[in-house]
Amino acid sequence: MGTVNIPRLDLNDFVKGSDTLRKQFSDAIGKAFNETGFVTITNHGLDKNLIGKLYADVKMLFALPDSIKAKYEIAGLAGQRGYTGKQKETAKGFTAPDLKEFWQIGQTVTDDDAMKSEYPENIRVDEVPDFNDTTLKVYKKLEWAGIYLLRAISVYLGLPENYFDKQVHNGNSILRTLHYFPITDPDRLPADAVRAGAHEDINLITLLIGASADGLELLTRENKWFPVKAHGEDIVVNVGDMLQRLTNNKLKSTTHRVVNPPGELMKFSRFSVPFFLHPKAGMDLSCLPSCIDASHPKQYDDITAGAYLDERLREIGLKK
Ligand SMILES: O=C(O)CCC(=O)C(=O)O
Ligand SMILES: [Fe+2]
Repeated sequence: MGTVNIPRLDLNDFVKGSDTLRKQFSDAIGKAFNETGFVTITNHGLDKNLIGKLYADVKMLFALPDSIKAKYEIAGLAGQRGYTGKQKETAKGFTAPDLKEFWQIGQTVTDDDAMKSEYPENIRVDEVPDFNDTTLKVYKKLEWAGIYLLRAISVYLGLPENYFDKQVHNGNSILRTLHYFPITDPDRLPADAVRAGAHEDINLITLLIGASADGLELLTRENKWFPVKAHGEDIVVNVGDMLQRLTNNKLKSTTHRVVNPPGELMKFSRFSVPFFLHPKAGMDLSCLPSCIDASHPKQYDDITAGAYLDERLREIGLKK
């Protein structure tokens, strides 16, 4: 197993630290995103109680009978709001769908931004009323943390610190609550059926709550799988394909997966909550001129975030 250094960084260093601490934070996140695409973050703004409440509500939601959950799976939304049932998403290149079910929450525009009319309404769960409020709180906190992380990355890239702010404010981010359900007869699974097949995230960056549970692995440059572990309440942050594309591969969107636990452990659920930070659909993802030179020729065609998302949702079977 190759070893990988996933640095643990304190977001407070960047949010309220001295110039020296802020610079150290930017350098460290930039270096990690250039090398392995992953960091873990402490002091991210979500307290233990909120995370505890989130998991309690998420567990209640997925404990509902499939027949109730099915009424929240709404055609035409490509899984971007509400429920997506078991084995509906298939990682690119896999034949068996992932062993998971999930619920997605999108942007809530609270000012008079015209973006309001662009987004479908979130779907409210009647049976677990707290779920709606808890996930909105978590969404806003992770969006806040994400904006600071992107500011630190902007500094690393030599861009104005607020380069991403306007694109992320009222952007198309998604909070996904995930349940990897128990499998009672693991021997009968199709050979390539896993909790989450090897993939790269589509968005700018992902902030993941719950990576303290075993299973998440990243693919090293030596093509070896390496387990990602986070301390207690820390969140894991990784680069997605949109940021990789914008930076012409300077920042790496690292392949990752969630493996099945051995034998009997497959009978237990696993829960996790990634927040996929997306910009507004109109954001130009053309490679930054500062990331192109003779030894780094331009790798990607120009595209907007919206067009790119559409292409990727079709690939994974969520959009028809
Ligand atoms: O469940 C996890 O730990 C990771 C999930 C993930 O990679 C994803 O949903 O994109
Ligand atoms: Fe992922």
